[in-house]
Amino acid sequence: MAFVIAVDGPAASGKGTIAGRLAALYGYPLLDTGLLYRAVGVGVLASAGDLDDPIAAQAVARALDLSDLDRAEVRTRAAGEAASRVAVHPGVRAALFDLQRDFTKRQPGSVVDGRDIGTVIAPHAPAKLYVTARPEVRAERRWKQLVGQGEAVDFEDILADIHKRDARDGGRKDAPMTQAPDAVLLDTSEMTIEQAFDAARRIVEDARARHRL
Ligand SMILES: Nc1ncnc2c1ncn2[C@@H]1O[C@H](COP(=O)(O)OP(=O)(O)OP(=O)(O)O)[C@@H](O)[C@H]1O
Ligand SMILES: Nc1ccn([C@@H]2O[C@H](COP(=O)(O)O)[C@@H](O)[C@H]2O)c(=O)n1
Repeated sequence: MAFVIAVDGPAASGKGTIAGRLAALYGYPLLDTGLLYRAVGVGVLASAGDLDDPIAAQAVARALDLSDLDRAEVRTRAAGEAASRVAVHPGVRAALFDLQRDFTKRQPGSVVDGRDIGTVIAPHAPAKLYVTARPEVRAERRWKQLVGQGEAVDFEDILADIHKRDARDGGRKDAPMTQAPDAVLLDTSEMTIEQAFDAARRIVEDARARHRL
């Protein structure tokens, strides 16, 4: 069995940072599935389409060019909002499913981060983390990140984005953001990046020992 490390959680909780470090530690390939939805959202906007139109969004998802994931545009605030809107469409999720599922078959293992990895994409993953932090802490982290990328953004607007995104991602019918019953909760609100990574590493080591891997 491939040793899939599934890392889920809300926006700006630090799951991508943790996932990247785990991938480097174990030498596993990493898939940031949020980038897939971001690229679809950016693609719909670029074609002057409607983010709430399931047919338009599904067409973009089916034709997704993976080189788009490297563009700086997909890491903007607008891309995050667009991603969350196209992610509610079941046709978009279906179009992105095989790529993600196939990734989890890589041997000897992989690290995949997103919202539905432990529940839908890799429900049998031997190691599952649900990384979270208080909304104010996440907003602060995201605000600093966007300012660092050169975006002129207001903290209160980012906090409002975080609340809106939590509600939309957690409330959608198809593959809502939720902690898998067998995922370990990691609240990083009071942790530095080092502390959060260390806690995550211990969770994964426990899972490796349990699965004798
Ligand atoms: N424990 C931490 N303490 C302080 N800053 C952190 C911590 N973890 C992550 N960060 C910073 O917060 C920002 C968001 O982190 P990251 O991209 O890992 O979150 P994410 O959950 O993957 O977000 P998204 O859902 O948007 O992909 C980054 O700038 C990162 O460096
Ligand atoms: N597995 C996933 C991953 C992401 N989404 C949606 O994409 C948005 C952007 O994701 P980030 O991780 O880059 O913030 C996110 O808000 C979700 O709406 C998803 O549905 N499933």
